[in-house]
Amino acid sequence: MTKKRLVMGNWKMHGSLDQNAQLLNQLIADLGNAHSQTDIVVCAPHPYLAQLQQLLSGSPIQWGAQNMSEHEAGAFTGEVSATMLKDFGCQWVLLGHSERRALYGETDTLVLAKTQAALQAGLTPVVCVGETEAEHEQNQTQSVILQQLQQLLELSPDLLRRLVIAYEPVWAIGTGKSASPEQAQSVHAYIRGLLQQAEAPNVRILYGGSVNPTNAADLFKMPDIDGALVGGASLKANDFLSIAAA
Ligand SMILES: O=C(CO)COP(=O)(O)O
Repeated sequence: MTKKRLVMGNWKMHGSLDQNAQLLNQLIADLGNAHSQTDIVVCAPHPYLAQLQQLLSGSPIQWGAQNMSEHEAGAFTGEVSATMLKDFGCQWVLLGHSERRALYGETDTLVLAKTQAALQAGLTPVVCVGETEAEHEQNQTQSVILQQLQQLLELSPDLLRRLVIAYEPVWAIGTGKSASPEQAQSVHAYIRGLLQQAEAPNVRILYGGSVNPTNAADLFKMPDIDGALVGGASLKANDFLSIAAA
C-alpha cells in the first residue's frame, strides 16, 4: 500500500478572523490542484473551526483541531467533544502534543482515552510523541517513545490503522533546530517497527519540529517519514505550501 504524504499545519494559539481569512484565501488561491499527491490539513484553535469550515469547504485543504475532550458530553466546563469537532467538518485532531503533555499534564492514559473517543466519533487522531532535550542527551529517546506509544499499540489493529503518529522531539519544536533527516529517520524506523509488530505497518508517521521550506525535502526523502507536522512555518502561506510541495 502506498501512503499518501500528509502535511499538517498546527497554528497553536495564533490567529484572528482577519489573519485566518488572509492566510486561508492565499492557501486556496496558490494551491489550485497542485498537490493532489499530498493531504494538506490545517489545525486551528476551536473558535475558528466554523471559519475553516466556511472557507475551506470544497477546497482540497482539510481541517482539524488541536485538542479535544475524552468525554462524549456532560458537565465538563470548557471542554470540546469529538462530535462537536465533527459538527464543524473536522476530520482530524491532534492529540498529546508535547505542549499539552508538558503544560497541561496530559498523561499517556489520557491521550489513549482521547484517541479512543476520537476514533469512536470517526475522526483521525494524530498522536504526538517525542523526547525532551534531557532525555535525548541521555539516550532515552526509544524508551520514552515506547512508553508514550505502549498503551496505544494495544488497540486492535483495525483501530490502530486509522491513526497517524507524529514524532516531534521537544528540543526541535520552535527552536529552529530541526532533527537531521538521519536522526528523524532512525526514530521513525523504530516507531515503524513497533507498528509492524502491532500489525499496522502502514500508519503514517509525521516528523515535526522546526520544519521549514529549506529542510523539508531532505526529511521527506527518508523512507519512514510520511509527512510533516508544521508549527511556525504553517502561519505563512508561502512557507507552508513550499513544504507541502517539497
Ligand atoms: O510543535 C510543532 C507542530 O506541532 C512544531 O512547531 P515548529 O514547526 O514551530 O517547530
